[in-house]
Amino acid sequence: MENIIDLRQLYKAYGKQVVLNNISLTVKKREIVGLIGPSGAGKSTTIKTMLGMEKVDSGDAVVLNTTMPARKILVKIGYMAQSDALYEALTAKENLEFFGNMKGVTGNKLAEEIDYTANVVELTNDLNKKVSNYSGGMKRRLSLAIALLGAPDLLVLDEPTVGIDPSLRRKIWHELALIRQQGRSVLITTHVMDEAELTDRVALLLGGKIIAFAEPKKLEQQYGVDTIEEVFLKAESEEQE
Ligand SMILES: Nc1ncnc2c1ncn2[C@@H]1O[C@H](COP(=O)(O)OP(=O)(O)OP(=O)(O)O)[C@@H](O)[C@H]1O
Repeated sequence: MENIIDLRQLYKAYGKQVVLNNISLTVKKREIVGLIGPSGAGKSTTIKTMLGMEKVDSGDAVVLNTTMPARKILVKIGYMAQSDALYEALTAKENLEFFGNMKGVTGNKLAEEIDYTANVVELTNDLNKKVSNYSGGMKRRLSLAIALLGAPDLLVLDEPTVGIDPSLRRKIWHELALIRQQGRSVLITTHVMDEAELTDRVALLLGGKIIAFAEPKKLEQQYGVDTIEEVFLKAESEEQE
């Protein structure tokens, strides 16, 4: 099957600290891949390298058949960063219009998409508020709505569900499943281990290394446990032996 993301042996160090230790990872068409690991494991750095925002010392990141960095590919990716890049002085709706236009979505199509994505993240009734009056969680939700605009073939979401209530988190995962059904792909990072169970394949990242990468159920079988959290703990202790 076609690789939408193909990371090959990414290696990066800051001084003596190796942050990416030969990371290889693929995301195929119609697939949700999770990247999980503790704080500082290298999740954001992997994503930023993949998007051409950070340089690696060696290795290649190929996204949508193009070696990164490549600016022209970025418009085809729905990226949600860990920190929100929003215009605080504008309303949520104005933010959505601005970023929608940047992705080439205009007119009625844009209005429709704003309705749809605002509904997914439950911001329909707050669209006309200024972002400076939004809570942290609302900003996360708005950032996610922006990433969804333009129905990109690839979504790259860095901790999209932080600060989001369980019921809305479910709704968001439901939306991701729909996106997969449409033949699109998602790479998502999370701290939340039970979200990992909802992915097609999950990569466990520890200290800049992928210590396991497979279907969640397969990993659980392989390690003889019932949850990804337990897989992680076992893989982590094996790694330290
Ligand atoms: N510009 C930088 N200079 C030096 N070290 C850095 C820099 N950026 C990241 N690091 C280090 O690289 C490591 C990986 O960071 P990264 O942000 O990728 O982790 P993460 O898995 O995304 O963590 P979190 O879940 O907390 O966001 C950390 O130890 C961090 O301190």
